[in-house]
Amino acid sequence: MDELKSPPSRPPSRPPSTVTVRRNPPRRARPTPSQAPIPISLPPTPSQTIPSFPIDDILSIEIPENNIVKNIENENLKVFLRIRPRSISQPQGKKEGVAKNVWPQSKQIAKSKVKKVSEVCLKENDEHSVTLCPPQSMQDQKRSKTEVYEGFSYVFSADSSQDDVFDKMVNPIVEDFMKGKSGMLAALGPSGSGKTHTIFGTGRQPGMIPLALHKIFLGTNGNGAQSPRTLYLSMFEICSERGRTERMIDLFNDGVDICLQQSTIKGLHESVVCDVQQAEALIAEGMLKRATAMTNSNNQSSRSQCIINVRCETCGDFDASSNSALLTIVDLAGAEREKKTGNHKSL
Ligand SMILES: Nc1ncnc2c1ncn2[C@@H]1O[C@H](COP(=O)(O)OP(=O)(O)OP(=O)(O)O)[C@@H](O)[C@H]1O
Repeated sequence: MDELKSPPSRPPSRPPSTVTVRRNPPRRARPTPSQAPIPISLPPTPSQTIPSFPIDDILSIEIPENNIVKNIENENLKVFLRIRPRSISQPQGKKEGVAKNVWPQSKQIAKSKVKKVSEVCLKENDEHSVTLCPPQSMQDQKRSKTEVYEGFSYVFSADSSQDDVFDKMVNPIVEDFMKGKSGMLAALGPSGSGKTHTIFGTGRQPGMIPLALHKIFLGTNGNGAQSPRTLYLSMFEICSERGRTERMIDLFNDGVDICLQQSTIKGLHESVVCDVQQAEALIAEGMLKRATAMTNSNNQSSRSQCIINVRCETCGDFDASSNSALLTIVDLAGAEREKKTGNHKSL
């Protein structure tokens, strides 16, 4: 350490022997990229030129794009964005579904509702970022500004199919689950943004749950080399109603109340499932109980999270730490849950 101490006679303008590039995080010192050795021992005489700070060298360091992509692949928590199509084709005889507006409404905006303009406000920049532009009617308002959101693990465009979303987002989780690694998928977003559509889907466009179940059962039965596995299914709902305490309801056990004790759900019923059809039938039944629970609560200002767990138990080929893995899928739905029962035609 003594060697690094500056002698008292050293002029204050002397360049440092290392350059610290501050990033947040990580923070670490990098050696200066300059090839020319920086004199350390001799103080500069008036005839010597003091080497300039190598700011251009530092700024010209290119971080290979592969590194960025690699980091995204290795992230434990991934955030995907799916853009909902603007116009949604409905079965014959039905009007196009109008999603509830979640933005705060001033009188001026409310007026603009009279003349409906179909405008795209969310634009995809690339696979990892989007630009959100305020609609024209809001553009002269002070607080409206165009913003870029970046850093998504992947952005699914409005024309992406359920299969595209499954392949990129859910398939890796299911594959890990089949190897014994637990995983979770949670759908978040404003009301009407397509969470339930993505998670459950329709008869023609099955969602992440039916697609995951197919993959899991194909993996379980299709490969004779695997050791025997038992799959368990459970399903519950967390209801939050304004002015009331949160309730947890077991959707496989006649909607009885369950509770959380030290991060374990007490009393949750698990059913052994042997094939996709059985699993889908159980979930469809659970969805009906969810709808009934909602109607009984008779409170339109409530929210509900539906949680589906698939647990896989094996006799040996998972890693040594555990012989059980859990796949959790969460759909955080809005108030009008009873209207949703028609959505789950695939189940
Ligand atoms: N990618 C999509 N392709 C086709 N239809 C879609 C898509 N996303 C959403 N929809 C349709 O948009 C409507 C609203 O979607 P959905 O019910 O899934 O929203 P949500 O986010 O679950 O809403 P809430 O929070 O109120 O439960 C539905 O009619 C659904 O079928």
